[in-house]
Amino acid sequence: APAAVTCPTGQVTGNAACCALFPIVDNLLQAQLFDGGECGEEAHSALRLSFHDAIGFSLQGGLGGGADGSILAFNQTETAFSANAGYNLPYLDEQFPIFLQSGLSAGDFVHLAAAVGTSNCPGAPRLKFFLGRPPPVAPAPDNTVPKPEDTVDSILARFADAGFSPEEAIALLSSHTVAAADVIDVTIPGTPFDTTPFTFDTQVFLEVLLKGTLFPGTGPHVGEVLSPIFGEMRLQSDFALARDDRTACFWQDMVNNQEHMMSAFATVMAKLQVLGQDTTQLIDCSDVVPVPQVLANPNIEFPPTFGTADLELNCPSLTFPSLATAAGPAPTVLPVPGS
Ligand code: HEM
Ligand SMILES: [Ca+2]
Repeated sequence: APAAVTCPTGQVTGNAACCALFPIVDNLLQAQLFDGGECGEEAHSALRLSFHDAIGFSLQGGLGGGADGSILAFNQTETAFSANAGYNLPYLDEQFPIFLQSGLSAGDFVHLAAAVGTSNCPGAPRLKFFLGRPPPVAPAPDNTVPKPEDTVDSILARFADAGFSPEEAIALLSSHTVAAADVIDVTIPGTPFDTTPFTFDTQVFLEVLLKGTLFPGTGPHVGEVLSPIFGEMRLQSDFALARDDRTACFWQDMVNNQEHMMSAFATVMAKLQVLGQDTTQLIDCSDVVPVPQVLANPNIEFPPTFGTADLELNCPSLTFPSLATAAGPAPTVLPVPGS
């Protein structure tokens, strides 16, 4: 490995080629795009965008270039796809001028922004970043991104076609711990998927296993199923994957297992973020990614009023962890403020 170098900005990195990234991380991403380093709407969107960009790839060929930034460079085309609803306007409009200022290729920008945005969420693993993706050649075709109304068969088939096992698909869905929906029910934008949308904890894996009883807005809408908690959105896809014979144990194994979730998510994101790229041509600049805050207490609890009786489990081979119930009245989750 090359010796560590001290950059003109004072930061230390393993490769001088990475020095140019520190001002981009500090001044463009953290200060501007992420409002001073928040795990807010823009950080969530940056993470989601890395998925929608990379998944436009097939092991069989014939689809897009994977983690190449095509979703940003050709945003007029790709954001017209229905699965990409929810960012076309606010987030890409915000990211695009910052991307142009950065001087990075679209792929490097999308995947650096995802790694840095995720680092703002306490409890997240520190994601890797590799520099040097060439500019994208063409937009990805439509229908590469799974939709919440898709069947488990179709979702797992799409992940497999892109090179991901069912276990890796569930690891990727850890991302829904820092997530909210704007377009599933447009009457309630920013409706989170768990009670802690600013914390990268395992709460989402627990809450999706609770019996659903209500719709947070005017539901049911396409891709939406009953939620257990006021102000919380449940995707049909998360619901089904948490209960399907092929994935229920991978899902349940994440509950109250912060270390396992962090390492599984970091590993699968490292794969996702270079999908379709020639990694021999990329430089490891992971040391430019900020170190996320560690959770002081990674143990989760049932939300107030919930307990074991509310669980819908389908993994007989795993013992469900023993969890306390948080004190207080039945919760209402507040929306994530928009950009
Ligand atoms: C089965 C696969 C998946 C489906 C069906 C799915 C579906 C969705 C939907 C419908 C939304 C809300 C959109 C809206 O109404 O605004 C969403 C949000 C989100 N998704 Fe996924 N998703 C999947 C996998 C992933 C993966 C693999 C990642 C990242 C690794 C990811 C990251 C996110 C994030 C961070 C958000 C929140 C965005 C925000 O709050 O602005 N998702 N997802
Ligand atoms: Ca959370």
